[in-house]
Amino acid sequence: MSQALLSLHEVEKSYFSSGFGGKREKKVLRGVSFDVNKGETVALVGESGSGKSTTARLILGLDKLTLGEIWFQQKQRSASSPAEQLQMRKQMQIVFQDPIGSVNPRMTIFKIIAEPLLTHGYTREQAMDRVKELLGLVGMNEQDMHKYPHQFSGGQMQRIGIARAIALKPELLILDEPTSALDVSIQARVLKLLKALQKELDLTYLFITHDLNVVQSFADRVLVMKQGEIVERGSVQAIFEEPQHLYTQNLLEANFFVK
Ligand SMILES: Nc1ncnc2c1ncn2[C@@H]1O[C@H](COP(=O)(O)OP(=O)(O)OP(=O)(O)O)[C@@H](O)[C@H]1O
Repeated sequence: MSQALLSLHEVEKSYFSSGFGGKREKKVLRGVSFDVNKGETVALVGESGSGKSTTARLILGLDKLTLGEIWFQQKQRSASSPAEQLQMRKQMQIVFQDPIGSVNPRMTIFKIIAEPLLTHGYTREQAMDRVKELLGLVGMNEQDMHKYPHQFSGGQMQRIGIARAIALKPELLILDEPTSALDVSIQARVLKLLKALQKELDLTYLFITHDLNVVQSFADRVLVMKQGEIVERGSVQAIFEEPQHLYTQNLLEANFFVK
């Protein structure tokens, strides 16, 4: 058994739809295996539709895998008891791409950040103290907790999304395109905050993106996904200096021209 924080072994995912010819299978992930060690930042890179978000959903337990195994903190996801599943869910959180669209606009910032705390047994007073602390950690003001999402910019809302994601002191954060909806100058500030938090809170990141430029300064290792398979993997340096797979070379070129 691997000692990694997160381990995927030969993970397969199919979706089934019924049509005239009977049940049709769409294989979305095939033979996906990788480890993420504690404290690392691993980037999962690939074009739209390559299977990155599906991988994230399986890791979080939001969807069931078809074949294979997912291990987290040396426990197999599917074999865990409900109590262990709840504990796992506490230990792994996600930051979404669209910080405004992913929250209820009628909730105050306090409610948005405190929701996971209240679900996991914090009293309102304890949650209030923790929310103040979290707002400080992400560079926001305590008083912001009384405001509503529309009063903040995309970058500020992403800070709030990060505060919510780290509220329960998780081990692993899945960052699903956390900066793609933001202006380039704001992107850099959010990434800097994520780096600082990683150090301060000893976090492990699985960073999902199609943007290789972001990966270069942010990740330690890269997994390149194409049509549901990992086609290349390596250190950031290896992937950028000597990409082996044509798909990776094309991704690098596409990013170069976008730049
Ligand atoms: N519930 C579903 N039913 C059927 N097919 C699905 C379902 N969810 C995802 N897919 C398909 O799985 C494939 C992978 O999708 P996924 O969202 O994981 O890719 P992605 O790499 O995250 O793309 P993006 O960057 O656009 O989010 C796509 O072909 C998608 O259409």
